[in-house]
Amino acid sequence: MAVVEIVDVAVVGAGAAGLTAARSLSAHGLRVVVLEAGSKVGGRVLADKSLAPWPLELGPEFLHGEHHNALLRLVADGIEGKPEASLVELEWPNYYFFGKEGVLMLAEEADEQPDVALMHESFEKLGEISPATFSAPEAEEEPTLLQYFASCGLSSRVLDLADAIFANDYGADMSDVGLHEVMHEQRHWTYGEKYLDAMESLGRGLDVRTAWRVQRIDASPTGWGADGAAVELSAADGRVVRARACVVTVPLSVLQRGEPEFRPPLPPPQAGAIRKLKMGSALKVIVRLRRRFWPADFYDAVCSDSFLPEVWLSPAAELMRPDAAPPYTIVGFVAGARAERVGRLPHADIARRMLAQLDGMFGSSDDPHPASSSCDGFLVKDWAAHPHVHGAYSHPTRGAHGARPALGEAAHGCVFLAGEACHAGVNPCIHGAMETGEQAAARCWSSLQPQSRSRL
Ligand SMILES: Cc1cc2nc3c(=O)[nH]c(=O)nc-3n(C[C@H](O)[C@H](O)[C@H](O)COP(=O)(O)OP(=O)(O)OC[C@H]3O[C@@H](n4cnc5c(N)ncnc54)[C@H](O)[C@@H]3O)c2cc1C
Repeated sequence: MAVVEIVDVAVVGAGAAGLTAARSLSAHGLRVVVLEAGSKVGGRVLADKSLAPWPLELGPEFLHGEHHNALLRLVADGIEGKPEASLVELEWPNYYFFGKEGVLMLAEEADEQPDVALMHESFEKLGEISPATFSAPEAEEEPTLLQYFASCGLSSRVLDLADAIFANDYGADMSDVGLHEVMHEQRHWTYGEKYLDAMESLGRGLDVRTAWRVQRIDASPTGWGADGAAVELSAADGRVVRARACVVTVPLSVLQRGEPEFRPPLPPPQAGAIRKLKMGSALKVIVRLRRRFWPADFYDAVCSDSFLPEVWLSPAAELMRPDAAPPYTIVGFVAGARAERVGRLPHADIARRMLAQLDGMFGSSDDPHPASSSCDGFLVKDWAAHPHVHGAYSHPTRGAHGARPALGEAAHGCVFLAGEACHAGVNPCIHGAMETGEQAAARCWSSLQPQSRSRL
């Protein structure tokens, strides 16, 4: 016989969205439990502590967006044990590497070249163009970012650079990025870059159960017994939690795999949004180096026609200091379909090819293989292989405009979905995920008020 635990609200997933929702609901005095399939809080915020003397971020590293940023507020309030030095603001991109030409160039110099300038102007214009300029968002003919750039007359030389800068950051290829969601986002977000990890602070004091993978959620119109519970969450091993409502924050790719199973199934708007929206993959490779061989002002390069579209020093601020002692760590990042192809290679080959790329970028006739000759360790994090995430983040999707708010609607009056893919502003960021957690918590709280549910 299964042991049944009864709470006010069960939150599924202990990432940014789930922890935010749980904090907010706990602040109302509700009994909240967070059920997390993995072994720790943070979800996609994940650090490795084995390769270097400092933690290396395997997921997010940058804080995007300075306005109304819940994460920035959390950081400003102070995170225990987090050195202030890691909160630095850096212009991005810093360098470009034109792979075909074998040229490494400061971004501010390259940006003055007419074709690179046209690329930036065309992207910036996207925030000003009326969506009506293009075909209906629902239509299969919705233009992709690649088609838009080609229509702006971008040279083939900068098309791959645009792919490395914009699409790789979105977590997809340009041919897979829908224009309407990009335009929508351009009108809603501004960007800044800062480094952080605040999830442990967010989870402090909450009742989080790790290794608790929710397999099924039953929503009952009449409730179970006298305890007022309207949802029942079950694990494969027979554990059961009943709650008056639940907030589900598992990644889009997990929902797409049918996990958890919803009984009755989610209503058509949500089921449709889950089908429509896309989540791409991403892969990071981090190499540990015994010496410096890059210019003193280098911290990042966007690389066209190269194995990895972007490489950066991490943690940049610390490693850029003239007195920084070895080791040094450089991250390579690839997303979208390219990440899937890279992910099929043996990890040692991935590291070898990244080192060859760094040799091409920074080598000289005196020192042709600076990276290959000074590497003494590496790691690869392939997000497609993460057992509870199965991908990186959702990306602006062709024909999916409007699907995100639909995904965040309430289902059956007691199931509330949140998580980065629900954010109408599109950006798949930590603070976007936090905002969806806040919204879901507000809806959940209001549904629990006596006037909303007379039977409770
Ligand atoms: C490589 C990479 C780089 C990124 N870079 C940035 C960046 O620089 N800046 C930025 O702001 N964002 C970045 N992001 C995106 C950011 O990490 C996400 O938008 C955000 O962390 C998502 O939070 P979430 O709460 O929606 O989902 P998650 O963090 O994925 O949380 C969902 C949780 O649900 C759990 N779960 C899954 N299935 C179940 C189940 N059946 N039962 C119980 N629990 C379950 C998962 O284990 C997970 O902990 C990056 C992401 C990746 C992968």
